[in-house]
Amino acid sequence: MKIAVIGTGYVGLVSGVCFAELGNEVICVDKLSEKIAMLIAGKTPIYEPGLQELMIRNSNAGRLRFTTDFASAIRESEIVIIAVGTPSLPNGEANLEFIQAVASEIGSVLNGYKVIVTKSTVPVGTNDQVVNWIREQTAQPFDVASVPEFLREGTAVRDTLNPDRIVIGTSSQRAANVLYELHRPLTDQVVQTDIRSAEMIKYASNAFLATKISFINEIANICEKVEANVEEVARGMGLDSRIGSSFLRAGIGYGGSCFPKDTQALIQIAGNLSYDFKLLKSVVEVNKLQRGSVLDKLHETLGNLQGRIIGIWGLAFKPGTDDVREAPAFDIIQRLLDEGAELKVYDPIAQDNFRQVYFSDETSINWCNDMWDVVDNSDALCLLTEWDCFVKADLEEIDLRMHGSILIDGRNVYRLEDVSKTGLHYYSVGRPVINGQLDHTLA
Ligand SMILES: NC(=O)C1=CN([C@@H]2O[C@H](COP(=O)(O)OP(=O)(O)OC[C@H]3O[C@@H](n4cnc5c(N)ncnc54)[C@H](O)[C@@H]3O)[C@@H](O)[C@H]2O)C=CC1
Ligand SMILES: O=C(O)[C@H]1O[C@H](OP(=O)(O)OP(=O)(O)OC[C@H]2O[C@@H](n3ccc(=O)[nH]c3=O)[C@H](O)[C@@H]2O)[C@H](O)[C@@H](O)[C@@H]1O
Repeated sequence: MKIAVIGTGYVGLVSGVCFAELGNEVICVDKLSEKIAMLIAGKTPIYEPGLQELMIRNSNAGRLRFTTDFASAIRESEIVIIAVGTPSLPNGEANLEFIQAVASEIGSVLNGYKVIVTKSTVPVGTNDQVVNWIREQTAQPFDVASVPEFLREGTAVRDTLNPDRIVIGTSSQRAANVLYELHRPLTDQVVQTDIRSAEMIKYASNAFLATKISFINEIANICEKVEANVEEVARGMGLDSRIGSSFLRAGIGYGGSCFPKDTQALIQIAGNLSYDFKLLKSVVEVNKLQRGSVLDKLHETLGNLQGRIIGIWGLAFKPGTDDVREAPAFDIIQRLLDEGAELKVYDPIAQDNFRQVYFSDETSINWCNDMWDVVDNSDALCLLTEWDCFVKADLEEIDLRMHGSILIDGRNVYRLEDVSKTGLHYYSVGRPVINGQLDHTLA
């Protein structure tokens, strides 16, 4: 099949590459000429494991091309996939300006029947508007379908090639048939439904996953007070097939380009219809507070943080990505700076992005070139992203090289029995403290 993908971000580029891998003829379009130049040169603008190799293989096979020439790409394709961003507006609603611009542009160049697929995450009812925005520009025939994307950054290629399900929302059986055909090699698990339900499935899925995370984080906070171990609790809960074991990892809260944005958007969608989504509001609130748990532990152990040297391992919102959108590390670092702490930080992949996006003018952060430079002479070390290099770090070496002995593990990566063999004072999330104690009377 001939496919045009509009937008070469985390979703568009991965989808384009994977559809080419399945044997389709794919042309990826972006309005940023530097991005397209880079892609033509065989370099991915984002870090995503396995993507670059797959991209080069399919480009060399002639199945994958990149262009800024929107009109030609649309005209030569049977399927057009919209994968541009839908970031939050200041009030939390999704900003649809990029979707609208693309829809109008598609309308202005349409040259015969095509299936227009919205993969971007959009509020319920948006695809009806997409139809209108296209229709305003053309009398050519077309159908619109909502096919939301469920990939995770860091495992995007694997998720795209092995999806749990594909959701096809459309009122046109002709479009549905084309899209069944396109996704047939990926899975038999296809949910065909109306457009609005498809749009809602995406928000409901992200909101539910975010709810699981905030739920287990609150359980973890209670575990700390009653001296239970949240990992044991999650293991015991997860074996119940009605609950499931995934997304029950306690930590410093969720970040990234989607859960924070999509939970806010769903609260807003409901609010616009006079529905107060109380549960989801609490999920968001709990997530915000959870980022403070690292600071609470630093205060309890070190007191005033003025002049203290705090080491930070990990800046990305999760391992396996260079994406720093809504990374918990930002809030934590900002608060540490406000309190006068001296910071040494390191991330194996996301450091340049993080620095550029959040702290390009900040002179008081020591951006280390090596994870062990962070440890040397620190009063406390905080692990914020569970990159493999940190997970595999030698605990004895941490203990030896630090000035202090406080290790705050925001992702519960170290085994308690391993830590207890060292002199480290170890604080994780919802698990027993090793060689120290927390004062639970403190707020
Ligand atoms: N990042 C993720 O893991 C996932 C994202 N989504 C959703 O997919 C959508 C895209 O997300 P990302 O890929 O992260 O966004 P992104 O911001 O990484 O990429 C969007 C791309 O679209 C391009 N673009 C914008 N307007 C354009 C136009 N008129 N013509 C051509 N290109 C244009 C931008 O230059 C950019 O390269 C969002 O709605 C997001 O919520 C859904 C599932 C997963
Ligand atoms: O709509 C989207 O963009 C995507 O959002 C998430 O994917 P992503 O944000 O890439 O990564 P996740 O693995 O879901 O992690 C999100 C955040 O939750 C945190 N998390 C995840 C799982 C967990 O058990 N605990 C936890 O704190 C991670 O550290 C991370 O900060 C969803 O998992 C995808 O299905 C969805 O397509």
